Amino acid sequence: MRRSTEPLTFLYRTLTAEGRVESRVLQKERLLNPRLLRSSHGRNNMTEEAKKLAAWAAVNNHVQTNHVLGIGSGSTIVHAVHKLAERVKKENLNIVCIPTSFQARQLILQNGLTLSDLDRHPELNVAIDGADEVDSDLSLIKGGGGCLTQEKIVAGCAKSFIVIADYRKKSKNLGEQWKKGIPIEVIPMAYVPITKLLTNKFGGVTELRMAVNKAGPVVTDNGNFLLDWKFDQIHNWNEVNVAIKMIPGVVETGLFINMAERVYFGMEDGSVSVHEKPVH
Ligand SMILES: O=C(CO)[C@H](O)[C@H](O)COP(=O)(O)O
Repeated sequence: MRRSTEPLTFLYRTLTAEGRVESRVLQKERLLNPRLLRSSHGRNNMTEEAKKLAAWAAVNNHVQTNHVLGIGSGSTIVHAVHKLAERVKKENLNIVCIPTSFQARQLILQNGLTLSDLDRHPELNVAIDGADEVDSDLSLIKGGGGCLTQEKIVAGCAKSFIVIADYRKKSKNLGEQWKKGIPIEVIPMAYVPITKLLTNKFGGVTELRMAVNKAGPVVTDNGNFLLDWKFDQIHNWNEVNVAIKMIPGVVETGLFINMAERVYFGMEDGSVSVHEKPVH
């Protein structure tokens, strides 16, 4: 009997209505037993399982020995780090990890992986990270966890930026799924003028992100504030991203445009849907 916790997988490709090649990885167990598709453990477990499937597929497909690897932030990346630690141990891989946040740094250390930084390793082979929403162009909203600035820096230093997400993050247009707005990291003294400018120029509503178990605003790993811009219409995200970045006091936006090379979505039916950037 097979004891490994890793499912047997099959990969096949289909052509979508828009002419994109879409790959799917199916677990053998789930193909053979459709009852497993409807887990009795409820939706949370299904979402967690979907995150795990996406994370494992990305680590299995993109990580090799001697890689310098960017480690993203959030809950999905936890599964990737666990798989990475397992592979490093089993296959004796030589991997160096660059964190994108305090959380990522802790994850790397707690899992016995080798921690480094951009001073020593300014060029990465691959960065793996989660996302709050991914549209059909592979434009992303990131920063739900407030780590967008370091995440964008690390992703920008990587030859490949690979995104892992569960089925809830997949959309045609940004804003369909993620309703909390586009996170924008700002210098604290500038948050009021930036808030006004954003709303006057682009519409919608902009809110200062408040902490939950502390009075006052969320303070990022870089000592800044976060604004969440709830836009009220679809924009040209590339143009808007550049325009927001030009506002004095804006440190970074959670719009990741033309950065993701491939996205792995863990799906509700136990498959992994793989999307690559469409060629226009
Ligand atoms: O951008 C991020 C943090 O700044 C995360 O990658 C994003 O919020 C996704 O998190 P999760 O994997 O928990 O859904």
